[in-house]
Amino acid sequence: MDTALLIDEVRLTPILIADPPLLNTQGVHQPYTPRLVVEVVTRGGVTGIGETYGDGKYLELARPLAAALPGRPVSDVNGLFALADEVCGDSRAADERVDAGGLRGVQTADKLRLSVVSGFEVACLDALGKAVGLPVHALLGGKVRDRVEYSAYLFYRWAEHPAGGERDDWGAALDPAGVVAQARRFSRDHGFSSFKLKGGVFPPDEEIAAVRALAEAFPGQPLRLDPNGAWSAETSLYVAEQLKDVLEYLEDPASGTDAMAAVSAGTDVPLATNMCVTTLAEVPEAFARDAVQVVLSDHHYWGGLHRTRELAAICRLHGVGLSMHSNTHLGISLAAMTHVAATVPNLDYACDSHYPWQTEDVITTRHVFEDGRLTVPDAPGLGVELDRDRLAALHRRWLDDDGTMRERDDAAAMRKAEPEWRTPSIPRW
Ligand SMILES: O=C([O-])C(=O)C[C@H](O)[C@@H](O)C(=O)[O-]
Ligand SMILES: [Mg+2]
Repeated sequence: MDTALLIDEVRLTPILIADPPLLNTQGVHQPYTPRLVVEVVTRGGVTGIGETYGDGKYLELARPLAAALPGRPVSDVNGLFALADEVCGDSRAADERVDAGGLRGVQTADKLRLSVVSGFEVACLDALGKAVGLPVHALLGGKVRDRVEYSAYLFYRWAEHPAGGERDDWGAALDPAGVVAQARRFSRDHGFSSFKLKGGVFPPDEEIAAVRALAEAFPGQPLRLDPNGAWSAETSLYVAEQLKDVLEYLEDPASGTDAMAAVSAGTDVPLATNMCVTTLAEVPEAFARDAVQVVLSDHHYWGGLHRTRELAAICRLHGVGLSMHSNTHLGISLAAMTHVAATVPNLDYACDSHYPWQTEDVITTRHVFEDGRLTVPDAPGLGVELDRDRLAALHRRWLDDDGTMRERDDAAAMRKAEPEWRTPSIPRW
């Protein structure tokens, strides 16, 4: 073993990044949201970077893993899982419920640990790639496409946060005209040609009207609607019937395998998910019952880039489509998504990305979408560089926070505008 490839040091930097007032069925995004930047430094002096969720329960698991890594080869990414099992222990915060954000499916101790491991896996792959002079996609077996397509991620939103936060010039989008105006700007600025609307915010007929308005504005272009499981099976079937001629897929209309299977049995509109199938344990039943036709992988909670490729193989075997889910994320995670997406032959749909909503980043050069696509980097590692000044500034914001922003809580953010707001029970409609 080349000792230059041994890990010398691991740095964890929690940060808070600005997030606009985007609405979902749970509430609204906070003005700032936590992320964690992982740096892995080798004895040879190469630094690799990764990114994952930054709430306290993730940090709690990341710290012992970071402490256990020095002395291990940066190339041993498969060993990260056993190491995490050994040193992280069970997270007290994890249980089998839908998570606090309520948007990402079950929250098991395993899934939490995998989300942490993913940040380290990406950092190790970045360091390894830089050390041997290969892009991450080459370490994953090589790219099968030069560009990766993303879709516009449309949100109902307010013009500004009710209390504090950064301002932007998007204005409010609370009706079909507002949604179409947002889509036009996404299309003009980034060239996106497929559109996903985050639903579950307004009564279904209003959201049906918004999707209809999109279909009129962008005839024939792929459209998706995602209420994060907020509807009953009956409501889901009603929406599917109303929009069957324009939807590419309906994403998590209802919550849980039973309800999704019932919806799937009653419509030809494909159902996609980043809530019903988010762990390997959920795959057999959901696939056997044909509850979902498209899985939105997320390399964070599936445990990194190699595990994403394993999920892709499982989907390929079962004839289930594959796309990618996104949460509020920065350029490191977008680079990681792009590398793994480039290597997956059966990536059947444009991937989600929140990136255009994120005005702050920790990389020196922002990613630029052209025709809704990112060119797959061929530079060593991820092909992005850390901007240490920005990282320090965003970490300073995290340090200065009194604790309210360090845990993402969309319902708490909503209470700033509606003090009586409680996380709606599901099904909401
Ligand atoms: O279902 C999804 O696509 C997501 O979970 C993405 C995000 O969490 C989105 O819902 C949000 O940030 O409000
Ligand atoms: Mg979703």
